[in-house]
Amino acid sequence: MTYPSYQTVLFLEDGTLYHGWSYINSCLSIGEIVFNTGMTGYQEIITDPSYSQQIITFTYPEIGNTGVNHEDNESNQIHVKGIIAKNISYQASNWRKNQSFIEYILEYKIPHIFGIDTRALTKHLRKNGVMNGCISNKILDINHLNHILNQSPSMQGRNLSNLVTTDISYKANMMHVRYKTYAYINHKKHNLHKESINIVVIDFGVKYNILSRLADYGCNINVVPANSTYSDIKILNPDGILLSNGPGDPSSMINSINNLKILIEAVHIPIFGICMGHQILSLALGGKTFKLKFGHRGLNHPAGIHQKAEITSQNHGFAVRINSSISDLLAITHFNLNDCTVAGILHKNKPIFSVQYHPEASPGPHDSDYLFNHFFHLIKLIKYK
Ligand SMILES: NC(=O)CC[C@H](N)C(=O)O
Repeated sequence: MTYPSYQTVLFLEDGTLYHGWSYINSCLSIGEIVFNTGMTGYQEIITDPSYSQQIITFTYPEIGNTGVNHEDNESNQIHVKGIIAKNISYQASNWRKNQSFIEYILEYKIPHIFGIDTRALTKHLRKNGVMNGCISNKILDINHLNHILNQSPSMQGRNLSNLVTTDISYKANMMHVRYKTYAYINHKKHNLHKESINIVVIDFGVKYNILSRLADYGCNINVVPANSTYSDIKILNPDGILLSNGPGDPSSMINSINNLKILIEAVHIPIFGICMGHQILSLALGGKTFKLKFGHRGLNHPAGIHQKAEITSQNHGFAVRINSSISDLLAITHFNLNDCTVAGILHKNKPIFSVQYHPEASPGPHDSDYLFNHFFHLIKLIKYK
């Protein structure tokens, strides 16, 4: 099967221009150009709400070769603003595939450009920092694109969770929780308790696989909007609270941070933060966040402390800076071993902990899955004490 392709440009905010092709015509898409170094996981990446308003450069030279299936989406829609690839495979070869990646791109009209030297582009972003850019074959005039980019907002200061969080609270069910036909994850079903355990997930842009991992522990899961207050959460009678991943700048989420401050004071149950959840938690406890030069996005980031490391899946552009004034309250449990930024924290007096990376993996390694076990262990200790 062959598809017509159209000459397309990738134009960056700093004036850098790349030429490539696209299978869709009349396209103009603007976003923050970031890179992901994973060799796999493109389906999960493009449906992960944390990538909202970003255009993803895949450094692995060919994507699409395992097609797309019905089980690996991380939400019910495409969240990326575009895809940059060296090559997009025509052929999809995998027993789980339902369609080829090109068919999927055409069906959902996902902006993309291929034929790009993605490793050179990645070096450019590493050297100069991530920046806004656009994929276009609708407008090819560079001055015009420059004008459009000058007016596009930067990621810093943007509250994007408000765009992707749930409008109303809901109970996670089969639609959100994936029971995979392919048992490559050797996750056991954990029947921890006779009585059921209630988990409230504060949804800053939650990935389905976080809900799946919680569901494997046999708990009731209530997902609530990002700006839920203490009283919204209290009526759900939680035994534990999970703060989810999500897009945008954590420091812009003033309401969520203030609500969390009140919640932390009021409840004495375990709280577990993942990625954006980790950042919001740190801000609520008095920490600060800052924008990384080019972020951490990939499947093999080492994180650890005291000569113990785990290989982690990561996707974030901001990170936590623990200021000395709160070091009495928080302990650092993990560092990113590539650049020594904070990758995990633990509250010294309360059952509260969080990580900057993705213990739910998907895509990625399962080294960090023990954190879910730890969360439920704390819940059991407190609930049945
Ligand atoms: N995956 C996430 O939760 C990302 C958190 C935040 N948006 C960041 O880029 O740092």
